[in-house]
Amino acid sequence: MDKVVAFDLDGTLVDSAPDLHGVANAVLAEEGVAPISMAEARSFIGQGAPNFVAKMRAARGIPDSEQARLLAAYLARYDGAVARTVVYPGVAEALTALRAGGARLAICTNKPERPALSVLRHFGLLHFFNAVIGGDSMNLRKPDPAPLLAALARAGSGTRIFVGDSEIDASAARAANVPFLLFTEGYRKSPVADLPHRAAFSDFSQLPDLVQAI
Ligand SMILES: O=C(O)COP(=O)(O)O
Ligand SMILES: [Mg+2]
Repeated sequence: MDKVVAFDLDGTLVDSAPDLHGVANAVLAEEGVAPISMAEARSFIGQGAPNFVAKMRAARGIPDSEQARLLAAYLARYDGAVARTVVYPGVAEALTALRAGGARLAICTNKPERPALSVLRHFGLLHFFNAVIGGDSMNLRKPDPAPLLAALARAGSGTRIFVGDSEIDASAARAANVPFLLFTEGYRKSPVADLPHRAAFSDFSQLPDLVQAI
């Protein structure tokens, strides 16, 4: 098939918002601050852990001076927080079909690398991927195109594709000049039509044919 396909992680392969919500609220409880809602947690995901913590603080009026301390507390609880995360239906089957067709696969997530590897290992998905780039693997993260280009280059050579769920992913793909396949069931904030994309899909059974068509 000669394809190299990079995937976003949170909101694309896994629905991790319930665990990130839990981690955030454990940190806030330690501060004696009211919890955030699940909708808030979902809306804070996608630009990496430091941005999540900054938005969480802003939502509860915690000053910037507390950022480093709360980020450390958040990261300490993050790795291994997988109990409430679920893999979206059909993901393993789609990855199996893509690999069977000769595609090489990569992860390009803004999630820190350690918890990204942990969650992939926990769900038995890590073996599908030839490269994993996390939000702290380089000194740049999406929407900068550099991590996406690095993930694709590390995975191999061939026709490049990026699969993701968010505005950030669409921007990174556009900046990298890589066709973008939009999974519509993740943490996107804008209508599908507002995100530049080659094709959109709501069910992973659709993905192998969409990749084939590029
Ligand atoms: O913001 C994060 O931590 C992760 O987000 P991503 O996997 O959707 O890039
Ligand atoms: Mg995402």
